[in-house]
Amino acid sequence: MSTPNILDKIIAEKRLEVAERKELYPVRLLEKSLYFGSTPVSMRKYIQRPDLSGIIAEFKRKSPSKGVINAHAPVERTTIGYMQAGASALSVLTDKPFFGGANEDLTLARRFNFCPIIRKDFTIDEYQILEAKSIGADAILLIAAVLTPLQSKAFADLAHSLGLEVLLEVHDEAELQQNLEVGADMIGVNNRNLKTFEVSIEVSRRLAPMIPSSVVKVSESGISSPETISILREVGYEGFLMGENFMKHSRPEKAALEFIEQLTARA
Ligand SMILES: O=C(O)c1ccccc1NCC(=O)[C@H](O)[C@H](O)COP(=O)(O)O
Repeated sequence: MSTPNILDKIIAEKRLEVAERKELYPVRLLEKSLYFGSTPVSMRKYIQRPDLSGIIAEFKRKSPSKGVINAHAPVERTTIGYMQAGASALSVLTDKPFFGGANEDLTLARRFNFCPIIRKDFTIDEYQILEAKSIGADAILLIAAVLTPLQSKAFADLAHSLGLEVLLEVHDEAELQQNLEVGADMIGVNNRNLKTFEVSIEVSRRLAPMIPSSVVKVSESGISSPETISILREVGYEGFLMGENFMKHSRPEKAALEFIEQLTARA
């Protein structure tokens, strides 16, 4: 038997968490949430807006690869600052054990921001999609490495029926090819190898030509310079998911502003 990798560990924990949450907050309660009936904002459209940067700025306190990144940045100031800096969308980690997040972080971000927000979590159950809607998300993440293509398709259909968009994350050619029929609004290529935590932008470059032009391309993880974004744009990426590069600063929103100003100056 092979040693469990970090995704196996996260998913094992997630199964317990989802079972617990279903007991605590059954679907009939989720459906009563203020946000359940609201119309989501299209992340896909915001990423393509020419007046914005394409950056999906992430709020994450810690991660399996880096440990604690920023335990003190407040959600409100950080996310408002990200949006004011010109981020196209926000990504909020809601997983607690591995990323230090919470559903309440997303709801707080929702209260103060009108731009699209993706709920960054490990979706393994339809319940979590209803939950994402109930906490104010506009989009969800589906990770090809932890779902079968059939599951991804069923989850994407459910998300769409609620008006949510789907970012489907892949790590290699096989995951991409197997999931082309899922109907994702955006495909995210994760530059981080989740077994070794090594990050290489080459993964995004390699997979770019295989992503259909009808799908918005997003490059995820390990992006830390405007030069890298220029390289990724040349091969067709429009969205750039960035977390640690901002969150490692005591004022992540200031780091985002500086970064986006440099990026704009290059264009
Ligand atoms: O970030 C990790 O260590 C990690 C480990 C295992 C599963 C997922 C992980 N990260 C989630 C993400 O997708 C990143 O937070 C996101 O792409 C931003 O990456 P970065 O800019 O490198 O913080």
